Amino acid sequence: MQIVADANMPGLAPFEALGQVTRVEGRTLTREQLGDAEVLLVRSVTRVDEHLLAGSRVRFVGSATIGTDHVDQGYLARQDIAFAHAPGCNARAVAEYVLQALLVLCQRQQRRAADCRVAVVGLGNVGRRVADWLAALGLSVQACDPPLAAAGYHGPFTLAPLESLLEADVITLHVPLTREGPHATRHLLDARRLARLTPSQMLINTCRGPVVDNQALLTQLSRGQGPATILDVWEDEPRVPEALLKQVCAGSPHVAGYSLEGKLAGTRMLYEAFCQWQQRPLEPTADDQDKALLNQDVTSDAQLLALLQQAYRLEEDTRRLADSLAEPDPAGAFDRLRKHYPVRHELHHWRHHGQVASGWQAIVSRLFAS
Ligand SMILES: NC(=O)c1ccc[n+]([C@@H]2O[C@H](COP(=O)([O-])OP(=O)(O)OC[C@H]3O[C@@H](n4cnc5c(N)ncnc54)[C@H](O)[C@@H]3O)[C@@H](O)[C@H]2O)c1
Ligand SMILES: O=C(O)[C@H](O)[C@H](O)COP(=O)(O)O
Repeated sequence: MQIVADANMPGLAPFEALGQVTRVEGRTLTREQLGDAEVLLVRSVTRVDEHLLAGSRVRFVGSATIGTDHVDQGYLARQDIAFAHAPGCNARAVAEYVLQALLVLCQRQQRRAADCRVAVVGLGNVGRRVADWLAALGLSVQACDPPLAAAGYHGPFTLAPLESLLEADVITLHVPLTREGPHATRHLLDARRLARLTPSQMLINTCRGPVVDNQALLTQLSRGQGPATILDVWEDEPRVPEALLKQVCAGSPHVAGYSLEGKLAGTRMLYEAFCQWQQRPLEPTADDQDKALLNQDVTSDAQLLALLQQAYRLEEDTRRLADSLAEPDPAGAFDRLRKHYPVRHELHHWRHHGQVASGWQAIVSRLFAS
């Protein structure tokens, strides 16, 4: 069996046992490169549609990502091509990123995180975890998720319309990118809604760039009127506007979910879906190894931030992204940053050691839970 896979995808060994795996650059993948492949494994940078697949022999497409906006699922269904993705695979990595982003913003504004009201927009795999963690840290959490509300939500968070949440101290976005339908999310934060936000508020976007009107955000921030902002995703990736990067408190090259655990889980979920589709038995995963200790007392927000930064430093991604904009081909540099991303572990890779004060026990136990 011929399998074509994105080069930026670890954990392909089980697929290598099934057939010949050819690694390709996902963003520039062409129909010709597919050759006679029957299985295509992608990440979010590959547009999977009729243009790529027409006339190919591909029967199974897997995307090792949470988001699916790069895949024309209607076309796949019409062609009877099986599709799988990886819901929730890197939700924990994104939640760790959001927690760090929030603590960085609070530090700048000299506020206690627990005094903030947060609006979680999109209460799916990522948003639920973010909401749960921030509530554990003592923040007052409200959420906005009209599709969930329509389906009948009975969870622990109060759901409210977005308009009524725009006064929250922190707004964190966790919706899929959708361009049509009653709950379309493209420019969910448009110029009108952004104009209601003030510098005392904080905005974190880790979902998809076009969910925020980047030009309107830049206009707001350039006038000194916008919220303190951290962006992991950009409207026109792999291009990042230098002017916008200069205005935000931190910015990264779409790597909020880039933990090793998250990436491996994504590939594993595709392998499991493929085996189910082929009605094959699964190869078991490797056993867990002993966990090393991570030493850090947590008796303040600053120490919680220090704990998170032992695993990952957002400021380093911001610096690397800023440096990449000075390169002759910044868009290529954006992709290279992602392809050669340093190994980053989620906190539960370690065991925690240190004193934890009562206000931080609930969040620390969640961060290290298996
Ligand atoms: N930056 C990264 O590395 C990274 C990593 C993982 C996921 N993501 C992005 O984050 C998105 C969310 O991830 P998830 O795992 O929580 O997805 P999910 O599908 O589990 O949940 C998305 C939630 O958003 C809700 N929603 C849809 N339209 C909405 C609207 N107009 N307003 C409010 N809520 C709405 C849905 O009902 C759903 O509950 C993904 O679609 C992906 O694009 C980015
Ligand atoms: O939707 C997701 O899971 C993430 O946005 C995605 O994983 C980002 O990484 P990429 O697929 O572009 O490598």
